[in-house]
Amino acid sequence: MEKKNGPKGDIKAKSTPSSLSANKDVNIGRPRVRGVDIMRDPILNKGMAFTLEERQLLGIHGLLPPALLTQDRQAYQVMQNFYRWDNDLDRFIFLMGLQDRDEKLFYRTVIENIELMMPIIYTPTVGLACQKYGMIFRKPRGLYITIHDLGHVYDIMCNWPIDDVKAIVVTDGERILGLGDLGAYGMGIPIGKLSLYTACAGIQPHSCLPITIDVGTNNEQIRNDPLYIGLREPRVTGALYDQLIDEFMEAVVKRYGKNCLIQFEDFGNHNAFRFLEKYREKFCTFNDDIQGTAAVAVAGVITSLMVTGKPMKDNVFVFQGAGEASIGIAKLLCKAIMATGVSHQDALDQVWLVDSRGLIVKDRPKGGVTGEKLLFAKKHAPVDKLEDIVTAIKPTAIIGAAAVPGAFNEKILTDMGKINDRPIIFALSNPTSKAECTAEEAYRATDGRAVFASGSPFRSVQYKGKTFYPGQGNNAYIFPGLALAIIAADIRYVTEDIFLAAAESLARMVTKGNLDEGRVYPPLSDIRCVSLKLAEDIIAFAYKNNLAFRYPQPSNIKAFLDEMIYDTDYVSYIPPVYTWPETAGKTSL
Ligand SMILES: NC(=O)C1=CN([C@@H]2O[C@H](COP(=O)(O)OP(=O)(O)OC[C@H]3O[C@@H](n4cnc5c(N)ncnc54)[C@H](OP(=O)(O)O)[C@@H]3O)[C@@H](O)[C@H]2O)C=CC1
Ligand SMILES: CC(=O)C(=O)O
Ligand SMILES: [Mg+2]
Repeated sequence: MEKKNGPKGDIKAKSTPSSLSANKDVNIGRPRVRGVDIMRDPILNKGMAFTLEERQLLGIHGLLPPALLTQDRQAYQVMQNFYRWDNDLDRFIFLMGLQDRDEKLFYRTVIENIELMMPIIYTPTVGLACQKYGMIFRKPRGLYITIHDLGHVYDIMCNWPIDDVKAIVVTDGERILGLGDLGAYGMGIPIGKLSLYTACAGIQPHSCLPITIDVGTNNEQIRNDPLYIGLREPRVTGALYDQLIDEFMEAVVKRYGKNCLIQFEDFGNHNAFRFLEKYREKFCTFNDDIQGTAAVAVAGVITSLMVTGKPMKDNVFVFQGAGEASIGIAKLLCKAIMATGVSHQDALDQVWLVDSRGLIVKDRPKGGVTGEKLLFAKKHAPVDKLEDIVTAIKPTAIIGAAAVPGAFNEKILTDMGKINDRPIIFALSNPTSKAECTAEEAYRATDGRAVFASGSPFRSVQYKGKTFYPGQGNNAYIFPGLALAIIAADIRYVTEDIFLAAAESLARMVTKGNLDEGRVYPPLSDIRCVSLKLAEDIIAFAYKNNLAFRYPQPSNIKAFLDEMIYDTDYVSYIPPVYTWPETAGKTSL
């Protein structure tokens, strides 16, 4: 279906120039871009769907084959091509090509096939794409700011042709998924995350800006890659690095205002926590790996307990990993435990962390405990191996986020099955190659009793005549809806309470039917409805707690959001016809 005049909130005049060239003034029904330029502009392009009238009016008649192919037909063609490829990296390249060619068609097909395509444009395939970014690089997307641009960051931001950016996802490429330092190759992550802003939450794509901060890379293999797209230098750290990030934050505010959301993504551990503390009260920002992950995992714990039937206060959680994801989850989990009436100390006592040097205990001889980990250090004898830790602590839940593949070995999984009727096993590390265990391993070792979720998707598992549908415990269930809420309701300070509210909202959306199928999250195919409902709930929470600054407060939040979400229908470029009254122009002076 095609819109005559475009929906409200769709391509808007003036404020929505092409992503490719500045100051192209686009009016619905009468784009100022004409001729071949309109076909080359992914925001305006309609492929073969330009009508004869449009082709003549826009000066592109003859530049296209004569047939008119509606968006439906073109979507069908996309799917034919998608299935033709025999590997996911080629599918990734194909979809990126489509995004660069015809944005509306790209989002329409992704939205309609989200369960099929999310593993391509997001984890796990995006991880492989980042590792091979130089080879698959076709066309630049997003903004690159390097350490050598110190003092000029604002000027670079001004080179971005769009004036009404509302959200930025930024990485410095140091910890890309569980794949480590990929330098500028990490750009695939902000691009993928922002594609989900639109696909999952309907955020206007033109208002999203992916940014890579390139301060070099310590990954020698990448530095020596002849196709590497970034600085071939070791990472700059210390005062200069901090100065660049400070300058970047200020430049965002100067260019796009203090309400522009800045989502930190896949920074190294040592910087992620520092920046979150430094900026969280001064800028509109959150760290997805720490806070987004926390919300999705806590939601998963809440729903898992509906299956295990164990009250929150009776659970014991062991984390494999004590980094951004684990500490983020552990802290929010304590908040969730405290919400059930438990004291802070008792909540902390329920949570045990394991890092690369073993169980986190006070006075650990094998390397002390510092920073964020200290809060969780227990008075307990040191234990090195996860197997022994599970035997000693007897957790009800093990949560993996250390990017150590296979860390949940058969013994650990079997022991979890012996300790618990329904053991909770979350293998959250990404991409799939880094998962602590597979879904099948978890179900088999526990005789189908595991309550399982993973960071990257696993296919359904058949076991003893039952089909299990493992849930995807990925922050993708949180950040798109959260970002929509922040943008729509003008939330400026993203508090921890907002993340707990997000977790509770997501948990409420899980049905008994989902749980019966082995899911602790709603099916991925529902992620768009889930993200919109999540945004609605967060906005309601934010107004109630004086955290939303958009006035007047919308009386119907759902309707308010519906008005602003991205519409993938092509718009008509034929200006609406209107007539003057009979008498017009006839009045004599
Ligand atoms: N599902 C999801 O939504 C998300 C998943 N993740 C995934 O989680 C993983 C970790 O990310 P993140 O927390 O940000 O990374 P960090 O680098 O911040 O933390 C990694 C942690 O793992 C620990 N570790 C490393 N080796 C071992 C080992 N052999 N045994 C026990 N612990 C070990 C490290 O220990 P030490 O402190 O001693 O160095 C560190 O505490 C990644 O794979 C990432 O993709 C991240 C965010 C979201
Ligand atoms: C999902 C995600 O943000 C990560 O693995 O880093
Ligand atoms: Mg991440």
